[in-house]
Amino acid sequence: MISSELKSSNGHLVIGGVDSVELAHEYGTPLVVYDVEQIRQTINSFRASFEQSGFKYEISYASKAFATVAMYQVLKQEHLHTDVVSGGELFTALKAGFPADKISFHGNNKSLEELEMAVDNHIGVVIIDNFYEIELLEKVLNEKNASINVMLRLTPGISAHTHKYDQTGQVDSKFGFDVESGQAEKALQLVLKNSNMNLIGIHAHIGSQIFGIEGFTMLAHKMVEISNDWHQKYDFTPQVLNLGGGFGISYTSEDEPIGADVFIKQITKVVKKDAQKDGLSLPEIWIEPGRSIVGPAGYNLYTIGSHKDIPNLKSYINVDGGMGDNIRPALYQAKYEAVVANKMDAKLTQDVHVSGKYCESGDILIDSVQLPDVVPGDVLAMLDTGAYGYSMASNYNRNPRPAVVFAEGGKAKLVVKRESFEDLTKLDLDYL
Ligand SMILES: Cc1ncc(COP(=O)(O)O)c(C=O)c1O
Ligand SMILES: N[C@@H](CCCC[NH3+])C(=O)O
Repeated sequence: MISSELKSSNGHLVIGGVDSVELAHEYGTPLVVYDVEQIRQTINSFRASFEQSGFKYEISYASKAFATVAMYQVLKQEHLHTDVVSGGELFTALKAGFPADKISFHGNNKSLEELEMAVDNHIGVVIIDNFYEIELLEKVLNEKNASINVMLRLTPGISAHTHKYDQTGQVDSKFGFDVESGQAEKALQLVLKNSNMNLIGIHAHIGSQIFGIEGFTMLAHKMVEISNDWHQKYDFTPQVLNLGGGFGISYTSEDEPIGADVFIKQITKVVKKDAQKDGLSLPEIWIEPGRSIVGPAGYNLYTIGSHKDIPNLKSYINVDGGMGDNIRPALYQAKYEAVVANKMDAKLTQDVHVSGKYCESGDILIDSVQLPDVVPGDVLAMLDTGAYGYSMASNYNRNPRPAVVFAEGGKAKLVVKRESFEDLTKLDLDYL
């Protein structure tokens, strides 16, 4: 969101103490830039909210939001936990030197090879999603004569108020064991019987980009209710309640997210009250924020090129990236705001559509944004693009994926190289 906190010097947007226009010129565009100090500050503010609660806690960054070697290294430095959802994310985390015992492995269809990789690398916890996975994991553990910590992912039957594609906790979700129909209890029985699986807790994630507090309140009540039920029936009390991620962020002035501190306060208040009422010892609380950690810290820089004015109808300003580096507007009708990074002090004179260079009419990055007069070569900065932008990037139209730069304390470092045309063909093989 455009806020007064955006820093500018000489009329240029400054990110992490570095002139973004110089970054665009040095590294080329499209370019993804992160303000690393902002990432650290967000992590620290989450931590501070938990510290006040008196709970043991773990902040497990959801790597799907943005997973690269450099990102895992920052997380390691900040002593965070992380969750991965694929062999690729796990490989990247391990390659970055991220401690295996601080990794949770998620996913609704983990392969045998992925589970083997998790066990071989002694990762912290496998978050089991379904019955087939219990069988597969059992097979892997038996073959390797190994054991591992597990949690059960539950579908609590809570519909979060967010885009349909971003809901994950409702009864008909593809993720997790359904609580209502008894699937979750059946899974519990199976796992408790298995001496190689050390069940440390239960997990639920109701969705992403959530603004309301109700869903999290219901979830906190539900998780303690389940804990109490299982305590009574099976003498099993989850040591960890993992309440997932989903804290919404502000992309435009229309968005009014509740601060993560409010979410954390509410979750801990409900869990404490309910656990005390039921005579349960206080569990550890884990959360899995992705978007709220990296979203506001990321910027996509583009060079403005051609434009098209349709008299009395609309004006398009075209940039040198688009749905290949940020699929969210096309996929979820996500809204963003933007500024012209080299004209921060210029008067806003026009309302335009920012369109990408991809061969799709739906490749519109921003449907309506106020900009100053622009010319080819100006640098457009799209704001709050740090989550699910680069991580969902593609090579559609055989466009190389952008480079990524980390900026902090006035210094910039290239942390992901721009793909080259040669990279694009490196997996292709001749047929004739
Ligand atoms: C299991 C799980 N945890 C955490 C997250 C992170 O969500 P967010 O980026 O909205 O915080 C997701 C994504 O929706 C998820 O599926
Ligand atoms: N990719 C989604 C959020 C993640 C959903 C994961 N369960 C988005 O960009 O909004």
